[in-house]
Amino acid sequence: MQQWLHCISALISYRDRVKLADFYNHTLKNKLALTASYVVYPTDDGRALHAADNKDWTWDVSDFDHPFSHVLQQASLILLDHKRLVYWQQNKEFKQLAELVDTTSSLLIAPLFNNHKQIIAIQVLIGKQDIINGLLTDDNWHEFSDAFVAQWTLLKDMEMQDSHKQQLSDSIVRLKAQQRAKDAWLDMTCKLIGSSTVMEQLREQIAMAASSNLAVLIQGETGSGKELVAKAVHSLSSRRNKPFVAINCAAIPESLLESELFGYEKGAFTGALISRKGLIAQADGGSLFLDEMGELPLALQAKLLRVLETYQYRPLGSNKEQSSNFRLIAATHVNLRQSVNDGGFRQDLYYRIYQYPLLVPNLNSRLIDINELATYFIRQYNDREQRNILGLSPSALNKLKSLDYPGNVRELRSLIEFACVQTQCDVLIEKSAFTTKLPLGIKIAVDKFVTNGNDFTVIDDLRTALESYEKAIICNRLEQYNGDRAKAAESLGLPKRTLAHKCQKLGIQNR
Ligand SMILES: Nc1ncnc2c1ncn2[C@@H]1O[C@H](COP(=O)(O)OP(=O)(O)OP(=O)(O)O)[C@@H](O)[C@H]1O
Repeated sequence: MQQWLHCISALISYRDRVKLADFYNHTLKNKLALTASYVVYPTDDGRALHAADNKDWTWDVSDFDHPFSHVLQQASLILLDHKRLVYWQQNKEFKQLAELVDTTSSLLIAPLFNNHKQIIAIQVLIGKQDIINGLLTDDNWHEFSDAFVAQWTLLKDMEMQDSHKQQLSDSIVRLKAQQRAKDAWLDMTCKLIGSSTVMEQLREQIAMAASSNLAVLIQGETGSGKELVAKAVHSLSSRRNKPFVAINCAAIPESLLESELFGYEKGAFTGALISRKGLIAQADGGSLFLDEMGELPLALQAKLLRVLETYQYRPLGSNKEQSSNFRLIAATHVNLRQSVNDGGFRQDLYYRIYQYPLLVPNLNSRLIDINELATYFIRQYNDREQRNILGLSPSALNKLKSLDYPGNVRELRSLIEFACVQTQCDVLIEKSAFTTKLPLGIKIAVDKFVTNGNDFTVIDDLRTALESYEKAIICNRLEQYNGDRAKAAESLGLPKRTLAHKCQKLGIQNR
């Protein structure tokens, strides 16, 4: 008895059902000098029975060509000797079991009941006939199998609780992910304004692009909202919690662009006093947004292509390859295919970034969105300037709808902001507030030196005065060419890149 108690206390220390069954079977086999001992238990769906330590043995509970189904149905044990086993030869797996029974042995199949008289498993014992017969009245065996059933049931309950907890936490994770996706979608609809069909379609395309890891190429006219679209792709993607790193390829001199992108080691060039991480490294795990991609110099195009193929790069002055897992989002207002034909853009890079193209519609093709956009910009103006402009009068809205917008949404925005400045609080914006279009927005950017009719006595800072003068000239020229930078640059004898750089430096928004 003492020995059995020892086995029972060992048995209740098991936390894994398969190992528990293994220990139980081994103990019975050794202590009772049996040929074999198995525990057969139902699968989770209750349709089949498994042998705990032989995954190949499976019995369908609805088949009655093996004795287990009968034991389950009758809820009573079956004792089979060698002779009676000849009736159970049809089932392949059971036949393998039966082959262990010789002429002097018996096979006992006994249901194991829990406290609620439910069968939780079936005990299969093979041994010499006298031993098997003696077992039926052996209290030690009964107590040991009761302890096994209690422990088995406990572990099964714990597994079910764990599995319920897991299901619950999985569904919480799923719900949170769904909520985040909904929030990101809502955020996009709040920032990327427009209910026209083309904008609705664009939003759907953005969501699809975001769900993939493909490089995205955003094409559209200047000021049409390409950067907003790029941010939306990032925010809707699984990379949303990682950095969104943006650079305008046209606004940075060619000599600086490479070090900005790739970073550099201390001493890589004169002035590199410390090592600096490039934008490619900063975008690791997130998105790298290359605005005005069409302006990327050819030499850098080749280097970028290599990075996009391997996601490996080497900072300037370093001999070590580094890697960055970023998603490329590129934008351009130029026709890149045409640039490829003209030799200004590498064809291989074009196809590498043209994986998921998104076309942002120009404002002239969706005048229906003007009211919504105007209301949005007025609300932003009111919040920013603590004013209360009530909205647009019907005639003002009609006027806005009749205009042409080469500068797209950016142009509309300047126009609205200009009209807001001209309008009193608590009234609607009238048509007269838009006396002229772009020029007004630009003129207010010119500072006091210019508006004071070149009165040199007002100058108290030469650098600022020169910047103002430069700004006035550029704004004026942009106005003359309806925001077309290429024409403005040509007329001023400047490369387009230099003009872009100056606009960036002087804070000139209109393009
Ligand atoms: N659909 C829109 N809803 C709200 N604001 C918009 C929308 N489209 C553009 N804007 C606003 O217009 C301005 C220009 O947008 P954005 O910078 O995204 O344009 P872009 O196409 O990237 O311009 P560029 O070609 O000059 O780089 C921004 O102030 C932006 O917030």
